[in-house]
Amino acid sequence: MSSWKSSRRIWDISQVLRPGLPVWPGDTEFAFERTWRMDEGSPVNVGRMTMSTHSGTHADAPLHYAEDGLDAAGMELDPYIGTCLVVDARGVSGEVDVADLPHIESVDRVLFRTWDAFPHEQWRSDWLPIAAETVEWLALQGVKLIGTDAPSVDPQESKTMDAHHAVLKHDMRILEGLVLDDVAEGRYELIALPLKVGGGDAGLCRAILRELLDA
Ligand SMILES: N[C@@H](CC(=O)c1ccccc1NC=O)C(=O)O
Ligand SMILES: [Zn+2]
Ligand SMILES: [Zn+2]
Repeated sequence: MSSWKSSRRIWDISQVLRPGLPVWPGDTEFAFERTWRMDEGSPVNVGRMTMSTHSGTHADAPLHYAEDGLDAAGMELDPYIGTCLVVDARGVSGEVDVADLPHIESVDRVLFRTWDAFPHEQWRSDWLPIAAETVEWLALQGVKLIGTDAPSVDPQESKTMDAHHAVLKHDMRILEGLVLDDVAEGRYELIALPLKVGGGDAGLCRAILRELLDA
């Protein structure tokens, strides 16, 4: 007997893309509309979406922060699949510093939970950024992907994008806008494949965590 229910628990850590989705101030609003409708005699329903490349849960491509960086279609997928450590950074103030990190060993990917409750309904500018030194330190430990439930690893008002540039220096990858409300600190399998957008500076993701058998 086959069943769609996996024996390992899955956490869907993606935002729902829908009209009204909070977006970076000034960026393109998410819009969805039906272009063909069954209730108007079409044999099928078909929709159209307009959105920023940084809508909801997404992976930044290096092209976002480097003029000659890889685009979303050119990125290798390895960083986006594999074991990760979810770090509960609630209670940290200012920015996530090295001193705020738990023991990191044999970890390829680190995801930071910073919100008590993810702000699904409004844009909040007061997120907890990741210090560039923390990115550097994680890179030296072998970490190749950093994720956050915030809209950016840098502060909203940053013009220097220090954390993004530390990521660039070490050829790491970034996930942003994860929803980690229901996820306890610990190790999981991450699967978050960015859409293959040619020339894209980011790729929208359906991101999930899966229970590890040996967690
Ligand atoms: N830093 C954000 C995105 C970002 O910077 C941004 C996204 C949309 C519109 C404008 C942005 N930055 C503008 O100054 C990110 O890391 O993806
Ligand atoms: Zn982004
Ligand atoms: Zn970013």
